[in-house]
Amino acid sequence: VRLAQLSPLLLPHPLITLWGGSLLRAGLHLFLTFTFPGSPLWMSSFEGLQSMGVLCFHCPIYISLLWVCGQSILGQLWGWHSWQGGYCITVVAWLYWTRYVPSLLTKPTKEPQKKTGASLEKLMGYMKPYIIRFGVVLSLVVISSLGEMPEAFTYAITVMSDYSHEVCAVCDLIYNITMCRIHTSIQRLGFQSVLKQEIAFFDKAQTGDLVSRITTDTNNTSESLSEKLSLLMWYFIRVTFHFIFMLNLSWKLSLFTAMGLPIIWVIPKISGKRYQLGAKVQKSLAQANDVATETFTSMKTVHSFANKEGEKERYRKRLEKTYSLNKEEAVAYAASTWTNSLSLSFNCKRSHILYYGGSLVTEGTVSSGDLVAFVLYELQFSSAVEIFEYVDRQPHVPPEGTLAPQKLEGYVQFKNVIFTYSTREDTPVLKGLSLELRPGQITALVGASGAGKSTCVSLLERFYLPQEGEILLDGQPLNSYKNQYLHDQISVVSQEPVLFARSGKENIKYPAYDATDEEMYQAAELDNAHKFISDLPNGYDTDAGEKGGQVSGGQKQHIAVARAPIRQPRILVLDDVTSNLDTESEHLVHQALLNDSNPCSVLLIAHKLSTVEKANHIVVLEEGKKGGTYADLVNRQNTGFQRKEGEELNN
Ligand SMILES: Nc1ncnc2c1ncn2[C@@H]1O[C@H](COP(=O)(O)OP(=O)(O)OP(=O)(O)O)[C@@H](O)[C@H]1O
Repeated sequence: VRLAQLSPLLLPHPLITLWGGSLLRAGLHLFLTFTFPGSPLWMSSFEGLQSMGVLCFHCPIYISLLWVCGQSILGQLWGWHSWQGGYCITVVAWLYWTRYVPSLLTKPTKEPQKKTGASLEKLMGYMKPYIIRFGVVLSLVVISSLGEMPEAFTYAITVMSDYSHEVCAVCDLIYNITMCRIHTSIQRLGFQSVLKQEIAFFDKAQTGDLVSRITTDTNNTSESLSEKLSLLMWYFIRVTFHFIFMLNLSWKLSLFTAMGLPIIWVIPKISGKRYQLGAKVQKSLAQANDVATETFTSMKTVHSFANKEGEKERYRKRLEKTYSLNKEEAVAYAASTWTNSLSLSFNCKRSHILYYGGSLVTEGTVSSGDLVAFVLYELQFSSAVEIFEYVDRQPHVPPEGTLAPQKLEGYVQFKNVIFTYSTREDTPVLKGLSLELRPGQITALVGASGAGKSTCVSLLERFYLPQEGEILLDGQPLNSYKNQYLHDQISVVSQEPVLFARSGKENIKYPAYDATDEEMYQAAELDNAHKFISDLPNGYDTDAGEKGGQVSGGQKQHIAVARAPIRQPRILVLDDVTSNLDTESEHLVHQALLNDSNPCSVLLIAHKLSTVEKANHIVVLEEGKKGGTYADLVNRQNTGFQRKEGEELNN
């Protein structure tokens, strides 16, 4: 009745009335917002004004669109203002727009977007080798989607739809296995990228962080990639088909659906299928993580033995195991979905077909919502960005040298070396140090704690580069030697020996696994380790525990010492090796390492007089450069000690 009464007035200019009304309403709202003292503060904020805009103009825009398309708009004009329809939809739209639109409009996220795009590009690069598989999957999706179309009433497609579950299962299988493969390669890439960084990088980085980047983050990235990609494929194909079908049915309905996308966006939070990894997969993944953690926490040892390749290989093997378990999981998953869908389909097929026509619109719109959510909102591969930060990072190491002479004397010269750690730029450690290591002779390096003795060893191992001065090996700059060659020639037994969670045998041979057992026994016997290793429960096969935690400090030192001669180095560095050993063991170790049978250059860092007296030369390190004589140092230390004692007595 109301419509009939009012229509003669409004009909001639319905759009003007509509827009006029909306503008009036907006004006009134604005007026009240800014003048009425009781109006809530949020109403005058950006979000408040935006909400008001949506409330006032959503309806006129929709109706104008219909009008542009030459449709009758009278029904909508009035229908919209009824309580049952229009306002409810507008409220949902308002909720949606206030929640999502401000962030879409106002976020100046140029920089991260660029990064995300680049990372996505790289991720896509990893998928390239599998393009044929993806092509097959896509075709299968097309087939199975066709099977679900209403045209399936026609005979040919009904037959196809009968097989659509099998098609789905095959599709799932190929897809999941491919994604597992991609996951494995991303993880491997992450690991290799961290491994290639220079030692100074590890001084700053947190081990836990590194490990979680290459494990959890790669996991999240590939899971997210897998999920989004499957959503994209399924929904893109399905939505296209549904939309074509809907357009056929009614283009008006389609337009309304398209306009409803933002509203529907709020409703479904389709998280995609969550693939539950079985206990086995978890375990094997944890084992792979262990290799990564262990390698990263023992980076100096790995570098020192130039065994990056060995570690890469070990990690690759663990990942292969995870991959094959993942494959089994994928097969099981595909099989279970197939059987589930089969049993379901027996019960539901009839009702499903009948129901389909009725629920088409709803189903279509939900799918469209997912698609939009995918394309516009969910493409946030933030963890991928982090992984690719490592991949892209260029390690700060000079290009590798080329020298690898057949015969090396082992003559080392430090010439006016100045060095500061990059983490403590205001505290120089070496301030113009010069020293020599002569072939066949023992040079002792002594000095107070923190004087920079171990730093000299790190420089000799090329972990860091001096800022000034140079280090020569047989007259050639250290940098001109090949990395592997250099580390084969230098054996370092460090202050804190690091053992791997492997057997005693593997630890002694590390990384020269091709050394014979005979050579290993000889090396162990030389430093008196053979007896205690043989007495262990499984002899040389006994696990040393994480970081050698299952053997004593002294035993650990013995095993580490036995490692040194096995490679027959030209330069042997003993960094306070005997501090953990009793006098007898110390004697044996020195006998083992400092005998004449292997006339290499020896750098001996020690505190005890009994050790230092074996040296041919003694270099005293004081405040980062060569200090006075050893006798002065001993005298000073003794005086200091006596004075302290005296003071205590006086007290
Ligand atoms: N990775 C690092 N980053 C920053 N500073 C370091 C690093 N390693 C050592 N330093 C610092 O450099 C100085 C020299 O350390 P270094 O380990 O060479 O001493 P040292 O003479 O071997 O001592 P000690 O006899 O106790 O082993 C110390 O002040 C130490 O704190």
